[in-house]
Amino acid sequence: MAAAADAHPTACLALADGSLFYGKGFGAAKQVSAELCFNTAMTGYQEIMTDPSYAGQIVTFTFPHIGNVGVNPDDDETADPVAAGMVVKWDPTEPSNWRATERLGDWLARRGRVAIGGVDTRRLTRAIRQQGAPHVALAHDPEGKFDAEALVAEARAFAGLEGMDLAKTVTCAQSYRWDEMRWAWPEGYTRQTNAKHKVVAVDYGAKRNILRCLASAGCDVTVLPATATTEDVLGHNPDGVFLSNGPGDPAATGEYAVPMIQGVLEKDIPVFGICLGHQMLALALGAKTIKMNHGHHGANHPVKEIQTGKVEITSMNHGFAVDGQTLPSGVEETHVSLFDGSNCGIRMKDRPVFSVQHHPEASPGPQDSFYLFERFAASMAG
Ligand SMILES: NC(=O)CC[C@H](N)C(=O)O
Repeated sequence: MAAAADAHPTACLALADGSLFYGKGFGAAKQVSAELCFNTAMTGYQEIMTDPSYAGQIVTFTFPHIGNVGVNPDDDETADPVAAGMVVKWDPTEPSNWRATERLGDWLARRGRVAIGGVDTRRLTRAIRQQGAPHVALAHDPEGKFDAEALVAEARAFAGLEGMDLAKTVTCAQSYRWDEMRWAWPEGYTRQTNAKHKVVAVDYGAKRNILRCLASAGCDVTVLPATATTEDVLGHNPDGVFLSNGPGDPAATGEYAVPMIQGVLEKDIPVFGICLGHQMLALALGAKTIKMNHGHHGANHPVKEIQTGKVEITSMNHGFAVDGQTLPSGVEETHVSLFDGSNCGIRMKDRPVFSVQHHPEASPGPQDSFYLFERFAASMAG
C-alpha cells in the first residue's frame, strides 16, 4: 500500500493499520509518533502549527499549496510550533509574500518539527475519515533509510490522546499580564490602554489571538498557569474568568481544572470558555465529553446560534466534544454544528456563564464570532 512520491523518498508516514505513505521529508530530520488529523483550512498553516491545542497531533493539510507564503514573526499563536508534524501534498515552494521572513521548511527544522510532502492527502484524508483519527509514526531521514515494520510498531505503540493531560506541557510557567490587541491596519498590534474589566485567563494552551481579542473587548488580562487553584484565580479579584483552549483529553485535564472551575462557579462571576475551556466548563457543570471519530479541524465550519438562528462561519479544532444529551437542567445548548449537529456552545440559564466549542478569535467569517468576546465584556459591565 505504498504511495511513493518519487523514486527516493526521504520521509515515511506509517499508520497503525499498516498503511505506509512515502514522500519527501522537510523540516527536522527525526521521528515522531502522534495522532493524525486533517485540517481543511486553505490559509493559516502557521497559526495551525503553533496552536497549542495540536500538541500530540500531526496535521494533514487537505489544501495542496502549503508553505507558499512562508512564515513571519507575527502569526505564531505561541512561541514554538506545537503540532508534532505536518503532512502536505506538494513540497513547499519558495515563499512569495511581503510578510514572509523565512521558509516553512527552515522554520520547522529550526524548531524541531518534522514534515512530509508529496503525499496523496486525499487518500490519507479518506483513511482518517473511515478509521477515525489514526495513531501514526512519521520519520524524515535524508538518507531515505526506513524500517517500515518498526515504524508501524511505533504507530501502534502510541498511547492515544484519550486520558492524556497535555495542558501541563504547553501552559505558561508563570503568570503574566497581556495587553496586546488585535491586528489593526496599518498600525499592526497595538496596546490596550483603557481596560475596564479585570479578567483572569487560565492558560491550558491559550492562543495569543484569544488574549488579543479579550484585550480588544476591553479586558485587563492576567494569564495564570493551568494548575491554578480557585484561590489563585479569586486572589486576583477578577470581574470575569476565562478558560482557554488547549490540547489533550478534557476529562484528563479536568481532574485538576474541574475542581478549580467549580470553586469559581460558587462565586457569582462571569465565566467564558473556548474549546478545551468549553469542554471543561461542561464537565464542571456535570455534563460528559466524548472522543469524536475524526473531529473538526478547519476554517469553514458553520455553527448556528440556536436563540437567534444566526449562522457563523467558524474555525474549529477539536477531537473531543461535549455530549449535548448530558447537559444538566439549568444548562442549555446555545450553539450547534451544522455539519453534524454536535454541541458547539452552552450557557447556564440564570447566570453569565457560557462557552463555545469553536474558535471566535480566528477570523474565517471573518468576524462572525467576535460578539462572544463583547458578550463576555458586557456581562462584566452588567
Ligand atoms: N482547540 C482545543 O481547545 C481542543 C480541545 C481538545 N483538546 C479537543 O481536541 O477537543
